[in-house]
Amino acid sequence: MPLTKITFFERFEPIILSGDKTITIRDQAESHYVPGTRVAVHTLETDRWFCDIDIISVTPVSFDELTEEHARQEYLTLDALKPLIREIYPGIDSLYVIEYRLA
Ligand SMILES: CC(=O)Nc1ccn([C@@H]2O[C@H](CO)[C@@H](O)[C@H]2O)c(=O)n1
Repeated sequence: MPLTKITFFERFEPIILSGDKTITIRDQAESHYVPGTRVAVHTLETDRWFCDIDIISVTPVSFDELTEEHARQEYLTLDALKPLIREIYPGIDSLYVIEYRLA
């Protein structure tokens, strides 16, 4: 069976491959990833595969509940993470923390 796929902005490839970025925060449309399964990671821009990840957990979080701990796991500061989420998901409060490890 082919692997499920997830895409990331290409600029995050180095910190995903180094293991520094261990979560991604997505909206409901991308909350379907299943803990314990393997997912192929591609760039959003060119759909280039660059690694596989194993999904650890998928946890609902509201925008207002985002903490420095989430930011640390994103390898960002909270002051950088919040505007980034607002830019990617304008007006969306209902989010999901997808925790993963490199396969
Ligand atoms: C379709 C698609 O690829 N979308 C996204 C969505 C999010 N992200 C990253 O997840 C974290 C929280 O949102 C931040 O690090 C984002 O930059 C990403 O890389 N790509």
